[in-house]
Amino acid sequence: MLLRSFPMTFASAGTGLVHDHRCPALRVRNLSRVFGERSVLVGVSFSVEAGETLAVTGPSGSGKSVLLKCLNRLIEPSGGTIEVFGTDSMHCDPVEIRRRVCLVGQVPVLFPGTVEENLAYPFSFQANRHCPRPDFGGVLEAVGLGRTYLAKDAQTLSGGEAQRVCIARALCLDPEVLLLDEPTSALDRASAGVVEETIRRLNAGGRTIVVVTHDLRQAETLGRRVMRMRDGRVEDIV
Ligand SMILES: Nc1ncnc2c1ncn2[C@@H]1O[C@H](COP(=O)(O)OP(=O)(O)OP(=O)(O)O)[C@@H](O)[C@H]1O
Repeated sequence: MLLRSFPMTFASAGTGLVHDHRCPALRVRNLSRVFGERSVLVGVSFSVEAGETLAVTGPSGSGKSVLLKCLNRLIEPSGGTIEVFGTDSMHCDPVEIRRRVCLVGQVPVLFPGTVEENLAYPFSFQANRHCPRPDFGGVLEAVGLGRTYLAKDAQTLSGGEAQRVCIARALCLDPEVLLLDEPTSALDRASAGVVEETIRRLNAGGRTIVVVTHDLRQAETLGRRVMRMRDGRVEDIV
């Protein structure tokens, strides 16, 4: 199983991102995002401890996906701060933040080719060329798929298998935080159960996870804490 390691501190060469294990994995303070006249996130504050799974739930349009995208800077916040293991993410290269805080979307997107080629894809980017390539078979095992999947045609996988390969592809960059946006919403019940089990395994292995879900049962079973959002604000965290 792929385990996260927690060194005291390390700095990624030239990126400004320092990892201080004494700090929460994520510390979000007073985050806001405005689109035009519309405030979509308002004063959002919360922390996620290293190794924790935080589930985020709330009605459609309450800002869950925008929040995840702000966390890895696919969307730039309008205000507030986001710290990743003690470093202000605004002071870092967004590309590096996206590698450290990796987002997996709700619809599995795999490219034509084998599973192994899909896992290798992130390393084709200039920004990731310096990153060590993991044992891809080992990463597949971490998401409950065997090494035999490496040679499979990615287009022939079931929805649940495809979503687990997408999670594996994110894990290949060994992110400090894994963001999952409704990872089972496009899946049938059986496949959803397998993906849920994968998320539990990753969390048991020490991975820090933020998972957005509409499903309150799923939120309560996956998250040590559940954060409920409404109208762009944090309603409560229990
Ligand atoms: N790029 C954008 N430009 C303008 N408005 C946006 C943009 N992205 C999201 N929004 C708006 O922000 C609000 C929150 O969207 P978001 O996708 O975060 O909701 P959500 O809680 O994830 O909803 P759902 O559960 O339906 O996925 C919505 O009203 C949406 O229309």
